[in-house]
Amino acid sequence: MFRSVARSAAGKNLLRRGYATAVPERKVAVLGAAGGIGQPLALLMKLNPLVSQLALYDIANTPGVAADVSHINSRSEVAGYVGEEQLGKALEGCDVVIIPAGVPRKPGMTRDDLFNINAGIVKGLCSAIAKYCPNALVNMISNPVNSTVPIAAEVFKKARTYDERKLCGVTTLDVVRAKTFYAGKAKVNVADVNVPVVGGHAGITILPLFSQATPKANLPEEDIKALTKRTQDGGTEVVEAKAGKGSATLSMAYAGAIFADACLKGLNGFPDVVECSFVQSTVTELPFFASKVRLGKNGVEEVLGLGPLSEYEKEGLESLKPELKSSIEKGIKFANQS
Ligand SMILES: NC(=O)c1ccc[n+]([C@@H]2O[C@H](COP(=O)([O-])OP(=O)(O)OC[C@H]3O[C@@H](n4cnc5c(N)ncnc54)[C@H](O)[C@@H]3O)[C@@H](O)[C@H]2O)c1
Ligand SMILES: O=C(O)C[C@H](O)C(=O)O
Repeated sequence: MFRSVARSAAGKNLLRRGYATAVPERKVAVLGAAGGIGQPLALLMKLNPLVSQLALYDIANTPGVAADVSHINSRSEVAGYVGEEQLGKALEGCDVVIIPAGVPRKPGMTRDDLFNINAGIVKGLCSAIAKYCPNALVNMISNPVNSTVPIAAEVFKKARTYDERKLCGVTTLDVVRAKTFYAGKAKVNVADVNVPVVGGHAGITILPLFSQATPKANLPEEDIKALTKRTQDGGTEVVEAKAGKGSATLSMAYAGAIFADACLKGLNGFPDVVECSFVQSTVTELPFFASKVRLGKNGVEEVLGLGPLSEYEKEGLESLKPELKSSIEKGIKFANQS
């Protein structure tokens, strides 16, 4: 549904900022909107001019978050929804659904330790998505992403609504970290940096491809290894620094907002929107894999290949496969047995 906003104040603002003259109406929901990620993500999505309706859903505390965010001077109308009985209303008509619902890690835990709680949460939310907005593009943030994305796929398959182009695991934070760490080491402006990160979103399954990083810096092998390890351990670095008070929330909200913006741009027909994401894939023998994807009017229009890898990256790719395979299988099994 397109609405010409060119003559309105909001429309003039959009034109000044280089957006198209006709901006489609787009409804975005954040599920888990009152949480550590959900709140700053709600703020960032409220600031996004491509959003016309913002639905903030959680099992508690969303009325306050929604009232607060709704006073901000931007295009979207904001509504808060609380409790399962309001989930359907939150989801109806959604174009993009972002899911940061679930428990975060504490020091000493792996992302897989969150499986027992988060798998059930994600399964319930995805069943509701299948019912109320089966065509929405789902951005899965809840951990363990390597398992929650396969769970979502199985739920959608069972509901006969599965479209692999509409399900994305959000791995943008790995890219955000790789860029920052590379820029620091290479002494270049982070705004100019690009680093693809492939594989999955946990420990060694996170594989940054620094051999493809731009601008080229010809860093020595020890630096590349240290940067790779720091990117793989980036989440743990934050979990330990927060010392029991959760995991990355602000950088994740930033990363989630970048990915959701890319999805919206793709849906609206912007050309050449490419981000890394954990999606259904044939890039390797694994059924899900993170790599660069092209986002378009139907979601993931194209899953891009890995490009040339260094010997070190080739080894990393082989080493990550068993863990990633077992996390994917764990998700599929859970979705089908319960
Ligand atoms: N993909 C990534 O890169 C990435 C990065 C950081 C965190 N995470 C993950 O995101 C998740 C959320 O992290 P957080 O720090 O915001 O946690 P948090 O505990 O601060 O917030 C989670 C929110 O989810 C809500 N919630 C729980 N069950 C729900 C349900 N059934 N429906 C709707 N909402 C529900 C809670 O009420 C809470 O407000 C965790 O699983 C964390 O591991 C992923
Ligand atoms: O590390 C975590 O548990 C949260 C998230 O996956 C991250 O990478 O920050």
